[in-house]
Amino acid sequence: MAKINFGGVQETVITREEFPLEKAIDTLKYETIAIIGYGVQGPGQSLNLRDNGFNVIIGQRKGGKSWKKAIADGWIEGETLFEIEEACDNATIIQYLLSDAGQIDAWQQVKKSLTAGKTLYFSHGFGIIFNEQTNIIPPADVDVILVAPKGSGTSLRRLFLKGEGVNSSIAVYQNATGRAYEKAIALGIGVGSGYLFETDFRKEVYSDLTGERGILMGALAGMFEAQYEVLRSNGHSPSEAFNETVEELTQSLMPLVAENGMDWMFANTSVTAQRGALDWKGKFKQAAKPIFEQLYEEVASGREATRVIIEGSSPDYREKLDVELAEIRESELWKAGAAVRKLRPKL
Ligand SMILES: NC(=O)c1ccc[n+]([C@@H]2O[C@H](COP(=O)([O-])OP(=O)(O)OC[C@H]3O[C@@H](n4cnc5c(N)ncnc54)[C@H](O)[C@@H]3O)[C@@H](O)[C@H]2O)c1
Ligand SMILES: CC(C)(O)[C@@H](O)C(=O)O
Ligand SMILES: [Mg+2]
Ligand SMILES: [Mg+2]
Repeated sequence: MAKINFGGVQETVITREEFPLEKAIDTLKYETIAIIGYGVQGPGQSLNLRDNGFNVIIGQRKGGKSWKKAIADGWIEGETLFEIEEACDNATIIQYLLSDAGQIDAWQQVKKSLTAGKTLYFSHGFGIIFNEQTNIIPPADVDVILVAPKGSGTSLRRLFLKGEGVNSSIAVYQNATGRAYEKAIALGIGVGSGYLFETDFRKEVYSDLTGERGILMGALAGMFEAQYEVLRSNGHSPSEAFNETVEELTQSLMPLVAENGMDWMFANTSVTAQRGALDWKGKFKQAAKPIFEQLYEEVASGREATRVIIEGSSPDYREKLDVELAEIRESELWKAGAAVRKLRPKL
């Protein structure tokens, strides 16, 4: 496996050159893979696996939106689409892709079919690491592995269709057969990952929960609102406030960061912008770091997991979520965003 130097620290990365798709298919040629849950990761991972030539079936609660989506995506009831229990019985590898709270509810159904030598696969360390709260304790004679794409299931599918990929973290929690590691790599390649980064279940879940609550989603959304509101309260128009807060970030500056790093983006802005940004960066870091420390502590203590489980298992969770998302969508900031998005020049 490749040893790559990340800013002075050597880490192991598995590349598609070392473990090509043909080797992944050969590794899993006797396996039936059941994707349990057809929400966001389920479609991305299962469709990529199917297109890559693996033997895949779906297990999903019958009748709802996800079931209908599976049928629309070409899965056939009774052949490749089953209720959760039947799919688990038919499979040798169970990819447990229900929502993290849903995994608690369905665990007894899944556990029943985990006979010796089967593989239980997660895309997040949540159920296992917080097992004092989830009660997800797999039998000792099954392999327990993780492939966690570091991106949305939607991006996993979109990039796969473009011939690109998302990078994934991989880990082994239990190696009952002696083949858990190679199965994790083969599935990582099979679901359409680019490079595979080694981690363990605990590190994956702590970093993932911190990242999505922090800079990837929570902090970002909060910072957008804070700056937008200050600009608006000082008399700037919605379009000006939105352009200066979101549009320029996503369309112009972040692509430069993605391409060649922060200093490259700075190097492509004015001296005025550079000077001001470098001076203000320290103040923002000072203000934000204690919040990130508090966030990490909430994650590591398990309290964040408790909140997710309680909220996520409430019967009206989806309705309440829809209300919260509608509030964001209907806010002036994001209505301005919808109008600005229509004005992206395509020359
Ligand atoms: N969403 C992502 O892009 C993403 C990215 C990386 C990792 N993950 C991880 O992948 C896993 C799946 O996440 P997701 O976002 O795709 O899930 P999701 O929230 O979209 O839910 C998936 C499915 O779970 C089913 N479900 C929910 N509660 C259930 C219950 N009580 N009984 C039976 N079925 C139930 C729903 O029908 C839905 O189709 C999680 O562990 C998550 O942390 C997700
Ligand atoms: C896509 C994310 C945010 O990276 C994932 O962690 C999730 O939970 O959906
Ligand atoms: Mg996550
Ligand atoms: Mg994530």
